[in-house]
Amino acid sequence: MKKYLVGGAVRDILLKQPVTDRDWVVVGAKPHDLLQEGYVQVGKDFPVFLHPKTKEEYALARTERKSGLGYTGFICDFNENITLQQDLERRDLTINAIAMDENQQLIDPFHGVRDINQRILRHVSAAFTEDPLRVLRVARFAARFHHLGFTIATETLNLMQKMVIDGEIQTLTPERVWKETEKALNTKDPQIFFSVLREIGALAILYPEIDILFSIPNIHQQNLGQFTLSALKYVSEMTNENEIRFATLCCHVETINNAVKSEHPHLIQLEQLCQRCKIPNKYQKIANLACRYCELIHNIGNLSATEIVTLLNNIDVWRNPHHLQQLLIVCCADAKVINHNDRQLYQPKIILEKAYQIAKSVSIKEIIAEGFVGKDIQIELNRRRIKALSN
Ligand SMILES: Nc1ccn([C@@H]2O[C@H](COP(=O)(O)OP(=O)(O)OP(=O)(O)O)[C@@H](O)[C@H]2O)c(=O)n1
Repeated sequence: MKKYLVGGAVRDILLKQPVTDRDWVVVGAKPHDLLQEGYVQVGKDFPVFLHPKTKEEYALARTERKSGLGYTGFICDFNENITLQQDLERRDLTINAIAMDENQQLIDPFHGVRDINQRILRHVSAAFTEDPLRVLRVARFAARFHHLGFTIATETLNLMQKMVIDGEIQTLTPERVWKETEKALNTKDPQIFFSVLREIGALAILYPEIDILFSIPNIHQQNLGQFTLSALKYVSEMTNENEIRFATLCCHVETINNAVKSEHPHLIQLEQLCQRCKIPNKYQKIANLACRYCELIHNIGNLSATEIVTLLNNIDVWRNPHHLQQLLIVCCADAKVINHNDRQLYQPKIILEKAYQIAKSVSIKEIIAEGFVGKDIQIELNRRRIKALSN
């Protein structure tokens, strides 16, 4: 039996990036051999074992063959004659298909080291198409390693495009799509993930509400889609919080409904996107606020004291002060695109933060002490906040 370090760990060592988890492949062994060494079996579809001490994952070398459309139908073979090369061949990208033995020697039959040096994301073999999730994985790696200079090989991009045309992408569950999206949002350049998806036609299928933005003209950039991706780039330089990044991505999805917008627009596009993709609530909250109030905040200078208090109430800043900060980061990123990233301060942030402090200083205790009860407390609180802001 031989054990090799494989996948992301080897890639990240070669890229001098932090290694998060270490996956191992075991060649020339049966499940029984690992159980005897004290490993604990965890995999259901194929045998994966946890090391008794490190708890790192050890998988028997295997081949996979697809047996139907989509991700589900896979036939795995993990008999002890499967070679390391066969195991590496079933993997997605050459940079993820390098193995390292116990003497730190690299086994690299698909030239992953060359592709690491040339900064290329290239698929290993035609078997790439057997797993549609790989389309999203490659887009995510393009985002994650963009700052290192990585691009996707033309032949891989063509294959990804073909998988989209063949309808493979529709077979992915919303949960898997969102998991990859969430990871992509967390990279240094999440805008690259979405621009790759757009380039291969996958954005129109997975996130049509975002895709349509590319056909809406915009005065600040050629279209609203490009505007949104620029804002996403800026916001990622400003915060690591995924919720804020997602809100920036969604900030303009309601633009198409602008004509019918009232003070409380029904966020049709956003709701549709969030429901279909099963987006967690914590993401929806700030995205909702961004869709509703970003434009209003840009124009805060023209609002009356009453309108500002209503805005603060609608943001629910009294119970969730961090919502205001999160929303202001989205607005700042948006304004950066409008101002072509020049370094001027975003005035609405200063105005709104000051207004919040003034309104907050109105004492609710005093109102209660003066005998106001029930609904009248809120009415009086609003009146005093408006008065304080009018001064
Ligand atoms: N759809 C997939 C998922 C995984 N892999 C292979 O399994 C390895 C481990 O997968 P995973 O842990 O999901 O990703 P990593 O490449 O380790 O990257 P990360 O740092 O994001 O965990 C990958 O390197 C790749 O060789 C694959 O070929 N196809």
